[in-house]
Amino acid sequence: LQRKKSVRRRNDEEAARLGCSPARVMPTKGFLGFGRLVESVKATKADRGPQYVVEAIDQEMGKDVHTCVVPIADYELIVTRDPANVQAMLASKAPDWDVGEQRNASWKPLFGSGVFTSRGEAWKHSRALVRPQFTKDQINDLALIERHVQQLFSAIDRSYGAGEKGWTASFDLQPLFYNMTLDITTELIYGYSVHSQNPSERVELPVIPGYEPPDRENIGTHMDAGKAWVETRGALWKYRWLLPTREFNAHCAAVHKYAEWFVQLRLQRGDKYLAGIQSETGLTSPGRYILLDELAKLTQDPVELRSQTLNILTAGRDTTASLIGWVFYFLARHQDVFNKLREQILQQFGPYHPSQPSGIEFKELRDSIPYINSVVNEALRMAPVIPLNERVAVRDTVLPRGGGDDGNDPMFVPKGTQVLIPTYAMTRRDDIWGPDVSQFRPERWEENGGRKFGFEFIPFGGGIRQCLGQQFARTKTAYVIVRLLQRYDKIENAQEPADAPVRFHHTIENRSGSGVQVRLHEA
Ligand code: HEM
Repeated sequence: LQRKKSVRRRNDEEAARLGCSPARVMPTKGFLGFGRLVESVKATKADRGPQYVVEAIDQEMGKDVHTCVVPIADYELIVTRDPANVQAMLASKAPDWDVGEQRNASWKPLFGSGVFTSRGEAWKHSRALVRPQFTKDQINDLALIERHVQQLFSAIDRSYGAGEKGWTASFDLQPLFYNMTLDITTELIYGYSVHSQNPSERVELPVIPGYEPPDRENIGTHMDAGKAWVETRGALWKYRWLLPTREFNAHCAAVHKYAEWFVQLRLQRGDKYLAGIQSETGLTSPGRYILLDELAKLTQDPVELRSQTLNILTAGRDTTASLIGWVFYFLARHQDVFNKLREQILQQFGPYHPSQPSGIEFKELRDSIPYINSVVNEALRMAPVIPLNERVAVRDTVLPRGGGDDGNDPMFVPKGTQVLIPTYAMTRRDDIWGPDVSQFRPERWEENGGRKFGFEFIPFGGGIRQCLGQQFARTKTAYVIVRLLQRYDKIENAQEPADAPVRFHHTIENRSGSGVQVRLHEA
């Protein structure tokens, strides 16, 4: 108690010296102050974690409060939905901040130490290693994406077929998108797709003495289950030791073994890795890009190669599948947007021909139909794939706003304080987005000469740790939209009841908790 008092006194003095005013504090709740933690874990389990944050601030503090201190048991968090504070943490005062130790501690057992899960100098090293990979044009390999979109079409035809009058049966598109992005990302990273959409496409793999072949059948399941544990471990933060670890450890081991096998193959084959893949898969496109192969030109450390590729695998697969899922979730509920988008797509790229190559070029895809971007941005605004981010102060620092009775003064943040950045809550502020904030309306992105992104809209993060895969994710998403809308001319929301509230199922990324239930009509 004595120590706590003297720390508080010292912080108050420092705050006054720096011209800061005290921030508003959310009342404590529940037994020993654990109430908020329990409520937030419960809300996450009920698929309403992002909404809970908005409700807690609005109800406990008021709609005009955008930054406050939240006491939980024996520690305090700051929550801020103020873009000025977010800009300071991610960009202008970024050296004062880092990702929290709990992100590392919760995620590392599954993915290892990589660009996502490291801090300080280790992060700088990782970022310098992987960043150049994302500036290469080959990463936007549309031929690779097209092959897997064709597998998606086959999977839809096989299971839900074109039935009466060209309509498919009702089905959930979301798991099919997760399979598709798993197939695309494993091929892009390791050279061999797991072909979860069509296991008969799997090629026989070479034998590596001492290594079991990778479990292509179950890698997606291990990743999903491991991530659910990571999420709970993160939410419990320093109380995560309360959780049992056996099951989590088994998923981690399976995920590591999967990646290790490819790393071994690359290390043994050296610069003949690509040629080996080409002869085994029969895919011989010139200048083919495989992330593991490129990284292995820079480091031969097997643990580093395993961890960096797993970091990108998780970043690349699930986030993009979630985004594509949300786009179709909203299109199924907004036929007018679907029709407008489809008309522009047909004008630019023509109708779908199953026997002809798509003929779509990367630059044309990126630039020719701004409305695709508006639809994607609006889906990201309504349902941010990463609805909650965080940072920790690595030294005493100041946030520009949040102090004083009106929250307009600077506020002092002592070293070690964790700050939650609820990106969903920022895209729910009607003072920023207008009274129609809760409506899906892509046109808002085109009004007044086009809306510019600020720190109130950071679906891909911002500042020094901004997402490296943004362009790739947007390309993949746009491509899938174009191909599906070329092939299908109508979409119907098949969820029952049709107006059920949106559910945010949060396992690091945030997917629809009720899936994307649709019927599609073939053009
Ligand atoms: C819709 C898709 C995606 C979304 C919404 C998304 C979102 C994000 C966000 C919010 C961050 C910042 C995390 C932070 O501030 O701590 C981030 C970082 C990152 N993303 Fe993405 N991402 C997506 C797709 C991808 C893809 C496809 C890849 C790679 C293939 C990728 C690779 C990365 C990497 C490597 C980082 C770490 C950057 C760093 O810490 O230096 N992302 N992403």
